[in-house]
Amino acid sequence: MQTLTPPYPNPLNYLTRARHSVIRVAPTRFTVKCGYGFESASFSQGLGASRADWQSSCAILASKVVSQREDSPADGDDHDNNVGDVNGHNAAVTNLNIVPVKADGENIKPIPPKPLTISDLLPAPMHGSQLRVAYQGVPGAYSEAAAGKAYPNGEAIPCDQFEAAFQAVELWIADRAVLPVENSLGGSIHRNYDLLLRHRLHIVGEVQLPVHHCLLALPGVRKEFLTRVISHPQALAQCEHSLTKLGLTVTREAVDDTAGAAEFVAANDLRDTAAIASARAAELYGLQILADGIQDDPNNVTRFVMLAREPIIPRTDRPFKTSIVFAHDKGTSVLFKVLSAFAFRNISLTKIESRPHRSRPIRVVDDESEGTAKHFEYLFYIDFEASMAEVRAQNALAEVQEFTSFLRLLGSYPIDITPWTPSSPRQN
Ligand SMILES: O=C(O)C(=O)C[C@]1(C(=O)O)C=C[C@@H](O)C=C1
Repeated sequence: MQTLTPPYPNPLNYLTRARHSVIRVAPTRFTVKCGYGFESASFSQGLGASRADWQSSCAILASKVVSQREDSPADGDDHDNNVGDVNGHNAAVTNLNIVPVKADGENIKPIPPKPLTISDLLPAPMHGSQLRVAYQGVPGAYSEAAAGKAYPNGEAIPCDQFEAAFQAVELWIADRAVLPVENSLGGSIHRNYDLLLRHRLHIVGEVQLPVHHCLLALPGVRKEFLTRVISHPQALAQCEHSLTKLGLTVTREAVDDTAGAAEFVAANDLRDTAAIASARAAELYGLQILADGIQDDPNNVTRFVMLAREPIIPRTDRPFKTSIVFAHDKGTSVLFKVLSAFAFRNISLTKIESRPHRSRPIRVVDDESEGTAKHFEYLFYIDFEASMAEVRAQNALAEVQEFTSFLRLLGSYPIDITPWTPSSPRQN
């Protein structure tokens, strides 16, 4: 497994990652190519001994990887021109008439493209029968549990950041990624919305995971000893009121993931610090549960999306959801018109999220009598309850396209309808 080693500003990153085989994100955003279809990674810092691992990973992957573009349509680029390589063929750039010429004018023998084989055309490889599923965090994280729910027979692959999980799939180190997008108490995980746009993966499913938080400390530590509680920012937000109700006068500190927080407390023998994490994390890192079920609401659910390199074929024999992102075009009442396209067809929206349009964040509107107004520009993410196999969904999107300067289908996938029971709070 490759290991990239950026310098970690937070010591927790370094400490926790040392113990696990965790995929790390490259320190700068990069395009990787080794051999055909692959550029060399741009490493600006902190590479050290892991460079050799990384290069050999590249070499192994070189014959398989579909090259990844760094920019997104939101960054002003048209990704539809980004045609990947298959067995050395690149539909966008291959010109069979060109005979390569050396600098001194002498012809070099052209390398004929290899014929496609059946295996080049198969969907994502199955390594044995196990799908490799990337998630953010370390063992014991809720994301690991979500990966297990989504792919019960999969092999969970920990990644230190969300971006590393995206890259792991793009570079064929993993076959799927399972990443959180929203929580019923904490709200949206904006980072993953932004990354969905910057990367070219497809949403192929969703899982909803009841999140049951515990307050964890070293054995023998009592609540009165605590001066600090550490956890993932979402977990801290989901337990805000409970922490106050427990009568704790503690500072809250955000770290990369809940299980990493538990591991940090254990690894550093911290007797004044508790972690908010799962009961499984307590077990894995040898901590005691000081309080159980400390989420502010028993119906605390996080929704995760399953990502793959290829989309799935939408169906109509079970409930489907479709996710899109768009930027509106010039004109008035554009958002209203877009939403009407769904309302007229009786299609329910389950989620709407807006994010800054980073390549065009401001629109300046000059009005002679009233002066110059600066309007913020947004990218809108919408989830709606219909499958792209349905004509009404296809028509709705055709209409939406008329009012938008950019529209991307992120995925059409089965809705998670598995039953679940809310957990009830209990304290030790
Ligand atoms: O830190 C973890 O355990 C995670 O899996 C991350 C995460 C999140 O990003 O929202 C997942 C579920 C919970 O909502 C809290 C944290």
